[in-house]
Amino acid sequence: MLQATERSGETLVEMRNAGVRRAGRWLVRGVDLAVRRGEIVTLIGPNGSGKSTTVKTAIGVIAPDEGEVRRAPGLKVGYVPQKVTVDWTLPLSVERLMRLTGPLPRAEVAAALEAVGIPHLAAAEVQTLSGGEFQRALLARALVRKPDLLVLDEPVQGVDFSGEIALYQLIRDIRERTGCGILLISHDLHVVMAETDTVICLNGHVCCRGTPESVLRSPEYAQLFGARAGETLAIYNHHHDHTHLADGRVRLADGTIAERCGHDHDHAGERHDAR
Ligand SMILES: Nc1ncnc2c1ncn2[C@@H]1O[C@H](COP(=O)(O)OP(=O)(O)OP(=O)(O)O)[C@@H](O)[C@H]1O
Repeated sequence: MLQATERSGETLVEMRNAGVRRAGRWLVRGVDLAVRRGEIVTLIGPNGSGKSTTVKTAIGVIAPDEGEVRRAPGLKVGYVPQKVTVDWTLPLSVERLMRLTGPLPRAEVAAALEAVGIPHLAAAEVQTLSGGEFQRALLARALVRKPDLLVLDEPVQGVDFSGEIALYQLIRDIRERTGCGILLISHDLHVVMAETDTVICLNGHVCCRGTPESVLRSPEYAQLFGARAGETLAIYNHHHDHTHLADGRVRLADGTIAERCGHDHDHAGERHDAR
């Protein structure tokens, strides 16, 4: 991988006004997003709000139907998708899982497993892993090819609360050790908050964005989370006050129709709610 020190701050991927349209409807529209080397960007939003669509567009799995996506030349991406198809009837060791997409020296496999804290599980059958161990194995698999950009679609599935914290700390350690950029999807802002640089809230479009600190400092956050605010226990659930129509326009709270919602602003102080 390129030296983090030399290329620190380099923009790895940038989306400008990107939109994806399928079956006559915009899945996401007007998305502006950038991930720089050494930065952790977290996408949050309700189910079906376009988070996976956005990351797939960012890394080139999906082409945008409008707008632009630019990736740094020669960008290496490590992608852990939301769903992994494993044929559980076939024996598959962690080591083989790591090599499914191509040969790798044993030492590199071992180093990646060490980096995610499961060096002892190289020979273990994937079927026997716990939820947290499986997520770590997937992370090792993405890391082993030394990506510039690590993309993780809900990395804590099947992981309990303390395991979630450990995994997010691991993700931050990886960023610190390798200097890669990280684009993360999470439902768990309460846990990810301390580990992320920028939070982008999606609901078919970018509703708001900001540093986790700006969320913490916002009066709405204090009002809503009170005593829990100190524990950084918060869920970032918007009261979305407008509806996206199939043609890409929006119906505002007062019933009027607008071309865009105009909600993409740089403060995370919209109304948030506890789960
Ligand atoms: N190829 C497709 N054709 C039509 N609709 C699609 C297609 N892919 C995704 N969708 C729809 O687009 C919307 C956004 O999906 P996406 O998977 O990006 O959401 P998400 O925010 O990642 O959701 P979740 O939190 O549930 O994982 C959903 O309503 C989904 O059903």
